[in-house]
Amino acid sequence: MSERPAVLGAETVTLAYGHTAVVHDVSLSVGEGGIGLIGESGSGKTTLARALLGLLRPRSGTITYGSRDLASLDRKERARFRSDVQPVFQDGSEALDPRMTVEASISEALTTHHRMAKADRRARVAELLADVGLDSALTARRPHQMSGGQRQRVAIARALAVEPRLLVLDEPTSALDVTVQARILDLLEGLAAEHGLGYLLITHNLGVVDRLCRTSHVLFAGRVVESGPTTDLLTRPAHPYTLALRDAVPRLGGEPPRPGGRTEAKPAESGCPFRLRCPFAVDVCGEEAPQVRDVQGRMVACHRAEDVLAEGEVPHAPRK
Ligand SMILES: Nc1ncnc2c1ncn2[C@@H]1O[C@H](COP(=O)(O)OP(=O)(O)OP(=O)(O)O)[C@@H](O)[C@H]1O
Repeated sequence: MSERPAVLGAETVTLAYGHTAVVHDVSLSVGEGGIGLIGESGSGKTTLARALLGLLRPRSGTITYGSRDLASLDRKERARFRSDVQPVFQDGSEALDPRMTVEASISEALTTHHRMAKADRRARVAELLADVGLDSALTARRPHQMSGGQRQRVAIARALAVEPRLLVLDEPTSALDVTVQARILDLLEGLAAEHGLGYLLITHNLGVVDRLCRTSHVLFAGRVVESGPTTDLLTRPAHPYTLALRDAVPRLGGEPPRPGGRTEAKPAESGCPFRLRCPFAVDVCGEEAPQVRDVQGRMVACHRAEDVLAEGEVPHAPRK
């Protein structure tokens, strides 16, 4: 496996549970800095994250790490991949064994990946806790004896213990209250810069990626409908779903939005999947699935991308 750059990629990946495909033909790559993946609940974000972590095999397409297909790594390379690419999930408790103290939990990561001597481990645990802004007095606590924010900090310290190169952050703050969310995001931003980490930040909140990711992908019903510089997606969306997401940006801590017209409507099975919720939908949207194309610096799958761009701040009530 090559040393640099550490690039994790999905190439035209389709993912399924049984016979049901839930992610379709997705391509993206995560290297230096932050990449955002945005979409509402059920759009396939976690499924894609699991595939990128090597926990779910694509039905078709390839997950790559460096120049290698993840599926072709031998045992040693796989072990290396597992320490290079670390997940941080929504609720820190998922990463932490409820029976283990903070010290034991972080030490375990250190032993598994670095075979560190006991005395060195103690010192390293204290360093890692300081890195994530936690007092070393917490080392004897178990997960249920801490707040959600503290648990998430411990989970981040545990992920950092193995000196990863990339993080997959799946809604890392959505289980936390507002002020704690902001602090954890600041922490992640600082740590990523300090350690030169690349990361994929998965969220339903466009406001969150705006702070941490230069480039973002918008997922709807398992398909990337728009990709480009995050600032462009926010200031001039080219897909009606991005526009609706932008206008529904929840405050930190808010409920995940289901923006875009009749939000109860399921993705359409023919033509454009978003058309039943789309205020821009016209006949062609029911007849042909839009292909991804380059429109003014972003990739977008919408027959009416130029109109969406031109109209800018269009209200998203259906026009018909
Ligand atoms: N283990 C599973 N077996 C079958 N279907 C699943 C499984 N996990 C998820 N799904 C389905 O796959 C689709 C995508 O789910 P996924 O959890 O990836 O979405 P998500 O965007 O991460 O949503 P959320 O933000 O609510 O976590 C959903 O329709 C979901 O019901």
